[in-house]
Amino acid sequence: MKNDDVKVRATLVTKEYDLYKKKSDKIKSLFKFSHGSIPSFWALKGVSFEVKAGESIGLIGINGSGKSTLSNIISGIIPPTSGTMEINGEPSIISIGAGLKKQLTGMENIRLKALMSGMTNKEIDERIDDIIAFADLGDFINQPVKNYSSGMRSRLGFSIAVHNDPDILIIDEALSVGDDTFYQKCVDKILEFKAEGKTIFFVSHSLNQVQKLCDKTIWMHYGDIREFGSTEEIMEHYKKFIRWFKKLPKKEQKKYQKRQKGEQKSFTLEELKEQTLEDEELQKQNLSNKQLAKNLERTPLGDKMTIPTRLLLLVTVLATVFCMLVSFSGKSLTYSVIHPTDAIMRVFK
Ligand SMILES: Nc1ncnc2c1ncn2[C@@H]1O[C@H](COP(=O)(O)OP(=O)(O)OP(=O)(O)O)[C@@H](O)[C@H]1O
Repeated sequence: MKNDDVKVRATLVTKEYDLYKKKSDKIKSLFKFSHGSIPSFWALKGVSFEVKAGESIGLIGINGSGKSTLSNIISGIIPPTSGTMEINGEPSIISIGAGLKKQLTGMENIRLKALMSGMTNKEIDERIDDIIAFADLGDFINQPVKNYSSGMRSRLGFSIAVHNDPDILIIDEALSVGDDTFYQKCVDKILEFKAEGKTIFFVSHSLNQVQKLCDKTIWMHYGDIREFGSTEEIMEHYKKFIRWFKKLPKKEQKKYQKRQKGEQKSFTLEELKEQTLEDEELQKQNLSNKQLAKNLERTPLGDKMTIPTRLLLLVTVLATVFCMLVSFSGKSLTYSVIHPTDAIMRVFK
């Protein structure tokens, strides 16, 4: 990253989800070389922003606007389809129960997460009492997480995440399920993190909570950043939008939602390229043509398999089926490789 002060920089980040009708369509798609027939949905349509050390950012927006998708990409849980998410530091996400193994007890989850984050057993032993005390789950700490209420999961998740000492803390609706005492404890911890210069993303439908905790706010709207600025200013605009929307007749509301969702379905990377070339804000970032082209390509680490991977999968499946047929035919593998039709025909005779 160019500027050391920048902790998170998103450049033209998109996320495409395939809208499979049946589970079998998903399996079939693994063998297809073109995605043409599968309808897709763009949960993010080219999101760009910069966040500096010590900033706490609220993420607001109506249901389905892309808040969780964005926070999952920041925390590295899912890859973007295209664009880059540069992270300068260690992110840790807290969402209700995310990353907790339901079959394991609270205690086992603490150890597992700590080991996964690179802590040694000695370091875990030193810190485990604090984590347990913060979660304040009593005897439930030795019960499987599947028996926990959503509030209890949130307590455990929050406690593990804050004791991991992350540089970037992402809180996705985790505070909405806790009781008042736990909520206050979390708020104190968040303010402590802020004072230490850590970066915080706070996803919430509670505008009061965002107002209390965040200096700046991103307003997500149908896969785009509609506005990014001081919390006070954005809140005012967002509340105005909500009032406007609620006043619309039901039929008009449906029409508005349908049009926006329709744009998320018909969106293409080509369209993003055209918009980007006209976008003055992005031009200010001085992206070279090469950087721009890279950000508009699908990332190789995206969750869709590349053509070579698909080919490899296809060859592996065909080879497995062939080996099974050979074993049923009673012929040797060498014979079957030389006379494949003969060996296969024997199975069906
Ligand atoms: N795995 C998926 N497959 C298909 N569509 C998905 C998938 N995950 C999310 N979406 C869609 O992407 C859009 C953004 O979802 P996301 O969960 O990021 O929204 P959100 O703003 O966090 O919503 P909420 O406020 O309801 O939590 C939604 O329309 C959602 O239906």
